[in-house]
Amino acid sequence: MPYDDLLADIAADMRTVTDRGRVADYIPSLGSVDPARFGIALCTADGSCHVAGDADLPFSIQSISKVFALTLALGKVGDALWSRVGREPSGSAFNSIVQLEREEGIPRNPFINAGALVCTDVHLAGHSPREAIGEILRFVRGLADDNDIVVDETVARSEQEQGFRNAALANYIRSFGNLQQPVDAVLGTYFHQCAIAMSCRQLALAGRYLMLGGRSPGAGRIVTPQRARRINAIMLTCGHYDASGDFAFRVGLPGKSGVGGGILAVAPGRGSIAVWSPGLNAQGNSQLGTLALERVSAALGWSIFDPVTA
Ligand SMILES: NC(=O)CC[C@H](N)C(=O)O
Repeated sequence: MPYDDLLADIAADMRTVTDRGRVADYIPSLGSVDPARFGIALCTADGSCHVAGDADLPFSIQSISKVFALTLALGKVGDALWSRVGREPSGSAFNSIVQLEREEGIPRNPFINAGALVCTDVHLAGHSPREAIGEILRFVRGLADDNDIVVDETVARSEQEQGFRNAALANYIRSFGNLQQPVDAVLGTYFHQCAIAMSCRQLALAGRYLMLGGRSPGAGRIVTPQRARRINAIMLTCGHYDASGDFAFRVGLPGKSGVGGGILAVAPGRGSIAVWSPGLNAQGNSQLGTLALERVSAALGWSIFDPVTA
């Protein structure tokens, strides 16, 4: 089936689903997003891009930014990053603190909040928060070939006002010596990266380097093939927190979710797919987004656990 028809079919079906999950409401600007929204975009390896539904409406990418922050942190310190953050699934909620005490301030992986704060700390070294935020914004703009991507300052401010749990995580990690920059600077940068607003189209374009062995069609070589493979591996095992196993079971693709309701999924060598539907399941991942990706990967035979076809 042609991609456009497949996406249009899925978007039409998603419109009729009544159990859409719960929109994140820990800050008003997320809580007020219409749960009826649904968008999907798919960029293929041969350079075409297909969309359906609200694919051009920007939303808060939230934890999907952790993929870009990890890429930048690895670019800065390389594999030395792995002495400060692990690469095992946590089996815990995205904002959990429990493992940090037993594991002496080394977060389980870069895709839970604790691990992302360490990546932000690495990325921040030698920069002011403003410069670091500018760098991540330039990075995603280059990947998506789109200079209109911005930080939603209202979301960033509310994250800061309500960021007690993240402040606790950052201070706790700092107490083990695993943050080197001032805690407030790390938090400010982290809140701004979470508050980047992107559409499904922009996100699918930005994710192309992960399906193309580290090379972005617009921005050139971003990471080596080995690093792209490893980032994909961590997305598969850790990208959906304590639902990462379920996502691998149902969708079978590396993916990273955010509480804004977005998911970026990567079919290596085949496609970069972004979906958005603001209602979340119990683990804080987009309910319809997961369902839609399940449909895409089944229809196209793109699960990485499918037999390789020509
Ligand atoms: N899962 C998420 O998207 C979490 C991001 C959110 N800004 C937080 O730090 O709590």
